[in-house]
Amino acid sequence: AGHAGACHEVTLWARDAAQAVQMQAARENTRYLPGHPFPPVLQVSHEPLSPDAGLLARADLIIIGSPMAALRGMLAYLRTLHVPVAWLCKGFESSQEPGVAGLMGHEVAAAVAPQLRAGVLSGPSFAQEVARGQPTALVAASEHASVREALVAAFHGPTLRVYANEDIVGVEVGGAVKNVLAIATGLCDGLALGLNARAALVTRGLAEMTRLGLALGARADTFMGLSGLGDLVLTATGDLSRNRKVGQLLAQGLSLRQAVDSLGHVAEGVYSARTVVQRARALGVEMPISEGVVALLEGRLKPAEAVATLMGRDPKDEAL
Ligand SMILES: NC(=O)C1=CN([C@@H]2O[C@H](COP(=O)(O)OP(=O)(O)OC[C@H]3O[C@@H](n4cnc5c(N)ncnc54)[C@H](O)[C@@H]3O)[C@@H](O)[C@H]2O)C=CC1
Ligand SMILES: O=C(CO)COP(=O)(O)O
Repeated sequence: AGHAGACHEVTLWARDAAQAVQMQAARENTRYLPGHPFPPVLQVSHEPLSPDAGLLARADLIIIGSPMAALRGMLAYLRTLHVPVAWLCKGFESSQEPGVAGLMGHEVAAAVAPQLRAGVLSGPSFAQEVARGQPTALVAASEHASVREALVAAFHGPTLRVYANEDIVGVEVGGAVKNVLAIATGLCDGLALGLNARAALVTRGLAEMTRLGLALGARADTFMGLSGLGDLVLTATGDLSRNRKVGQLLAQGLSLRQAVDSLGHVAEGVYSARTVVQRARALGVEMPISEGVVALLEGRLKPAEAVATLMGRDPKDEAL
């Protein structure tokens, strides 16, 4: 993006040439975000990416809006760039190597593009509401002050408040784990277990998210912030959530494949859940709700059995 007066010049790059042509002609992303016409300054491109020329060489800020599974590949293209880069992905990469746990976005960046000044833009933000200009608050997290500042400068505006946070570990743990927990609350609501049960899941979910975050080096207060409590409440209770929808569909008796196929969009919790639990186990962190979601997704427990397993745990202190 470059700046044209108060307006940013933005180019939306798509890997799929046919879709890029279609979006440029329709002036709308009819496949993924229908009903939201592009502003006049937005251009669409599908040119081959090169760090030395064209789009990437002209950009002064790059935002990756892909699923987590595509982040590694996208960062590899960008590794020699000097401009700030941020991703919107919320998840843990699911590792292809047996026994090796997947990584968070900033860990992927450290592995494939260690020179990059990188960060994440996260927090409670259903895309449709952001596109409609409804009030939204986000968090820009990076260990680099220049990246946090670039994100605030680019995105903070009358309908979008962007807070800065140095704690990228906490912000990424929040963004990943809330998706797993939203599958749990979707299941809870799909089974009509009641509002008490949902509040219990959100609260105890926040406790397990925080435990994992602290063990990974995050700050506790990040989990009281937008990418912790904020995004958890939104995704666990908001019917625009695809992760919540997966839980609701599983409660109706659909298979995981049927549930995922019916969405037409990524539900990151499905791909992150096992990694979240693997990393928690490796650190000796208890995550019973996430464990239940994994057992459900892997078909080891039926929905009612997952609930009985959670409720049947021994009594314990509420404190972390
Ligand atoms: N939709 C939402 O409200 C929000 C989504 N996010 C996060 O943003 C990420 C993307 O989500 P959505 O855009 O909603 O998913 P989506 O499923 O609606 O769209 C995914 C987009 O990524 C593209 N894509 C898929 N594989 C790719 C690859 N290998 N390389 C490049 N592009 C690829 C697809 O063509 C499509 O344009 C996820 O991690 C999600 O958690 C974050 C905040 C809000
Ligand atoms: O991250 C989101 C809102 O902040 C979107 O959640 P879903 O991916 O569950 O739709």
